[in-house]
Amino acid sequence: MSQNVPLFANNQANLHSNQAGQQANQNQQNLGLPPVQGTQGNNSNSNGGYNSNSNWKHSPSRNFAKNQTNHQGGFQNPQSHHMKNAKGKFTFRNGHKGKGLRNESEGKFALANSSNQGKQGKRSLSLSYTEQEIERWREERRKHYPSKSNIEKKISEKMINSEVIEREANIRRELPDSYAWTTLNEHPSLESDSVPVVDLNDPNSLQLLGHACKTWGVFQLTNHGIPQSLVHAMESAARSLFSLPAQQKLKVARSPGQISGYGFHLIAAFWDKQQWSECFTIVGSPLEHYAQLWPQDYTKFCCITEEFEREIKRLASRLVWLMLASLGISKDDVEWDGPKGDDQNASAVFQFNSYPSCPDPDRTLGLVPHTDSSLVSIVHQSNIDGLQVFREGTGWFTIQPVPGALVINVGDLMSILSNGLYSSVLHRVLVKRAQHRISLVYHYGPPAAVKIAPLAKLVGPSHPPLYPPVTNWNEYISTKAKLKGKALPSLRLYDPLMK
Ligand SMILES: O=C(O)CCC(=O)C(=O)O
Ligand SMILES: [Fe+2]
Repeated sequence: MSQNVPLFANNQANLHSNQAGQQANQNQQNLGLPPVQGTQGNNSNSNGGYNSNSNWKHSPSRNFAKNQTNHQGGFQNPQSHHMKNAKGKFTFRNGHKGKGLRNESEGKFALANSSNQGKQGKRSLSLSYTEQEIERWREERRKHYPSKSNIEKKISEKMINSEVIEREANIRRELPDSYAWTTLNEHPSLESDSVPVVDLNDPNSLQLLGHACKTWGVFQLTNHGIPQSLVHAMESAARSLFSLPAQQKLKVARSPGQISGYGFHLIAAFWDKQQWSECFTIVGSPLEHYAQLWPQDYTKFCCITEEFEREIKRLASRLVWLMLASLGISKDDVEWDGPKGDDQNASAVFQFNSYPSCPDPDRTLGLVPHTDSSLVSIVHQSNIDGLQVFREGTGWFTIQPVPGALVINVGDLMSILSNGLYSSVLHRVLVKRAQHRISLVYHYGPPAAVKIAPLAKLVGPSHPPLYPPVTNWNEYISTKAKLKGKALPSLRLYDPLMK
């Protein structure tokens, strides 16, 4: 299976079908599924104990339309019509099933009925429903009527489902060769607590943060201001997503050329070997995908995601400015800062990662070594370790989860902006035999159309530019894809060690 495709155009997604009709065809091929978790059913009711009295629980998703423009940046936004379409679709479907979306669907039908019935008692169908509604109802009935062809279709869908499930079960019993990485132990793994921890309430946080970025390119952040209940609710939503049956997840499989959706991690495209993970990516609004994943509960998950993204975006922006401030850079030195320094147009990619338990964790990787393409990436790694960072000359350091802390990675674009004073951190993820690890990763970048170059203040005769300008984030990502993930070192204009 070739994965030699640009980043964010993962061809794994080609092998994931959205339609039952295509599935029969796929069935002949290697389905290319990640080792998906959770054929045992939907636990979509879990909400991580998030407090039903908190404001954000009740905040309607009205901001999503606005958020879409905020988040989509230069990325294609496959969900620009979410609100409208999803409503239309589900209004109808739920109206007939009599569940979900009460206010929208039932409201509509109830209105027609109550006004007519109130005045005239029992009315014929044609008077209570519009022609269009009756036609739609007929259409639904035609689709579900147990005709010979419908029954055959259902049987073949069931067979496909059971093949997917069986394939999953096999993968879970024995690691297929396609997942075995021989490079896994090239460098030692070290158990250590030396990865810096920065407390944002510490009066010296700016210096500590700057030092951590210079020496490690990564740190754990405490007192970051994102409520723990919200983080847990978001983690719980991700867990719920990954524990949906495989066929349900495949309904939102990433389409060719798209970023959003379910599939392998976006970096999988760089390698021929598989990684022991599955991933769900959000750019813009997740509404349409959520509505397919959780037809009954999607508004709840939308609210959690919307609130979480709002908080984490604010934190990411703050971190970028703190990182730059610790190099003596102010907002006035950065051209792409918004008029109020509010980063309204910043781009972001939000990812849920899942690393299911693995029969042979010592021979495979959840994620291969990579640097993030962002300015800064924020990782919530729950309480299960697995994330490791690389130190030249030493080896792989495990980032031991600190309760309540978030992991902050310096990304490639920050390396460019800082003219190499900060280096993006090389990291990877190991998997567990008996634990299912989930992580939430927020990749934060500049507005989509913005050129990224070493900041003028950080360039001088003794510090010539280490990198050429990058036209924009998208272009950088394409370059990275072409160079199989090795973009940053190959962009260097000279070797900093030979300076
Ligand atoms: O799962 C993790 O801890 C890190 C994931 C990661 O590095 C990524 O998604 O880029
Ligand atoms: Fe990463």
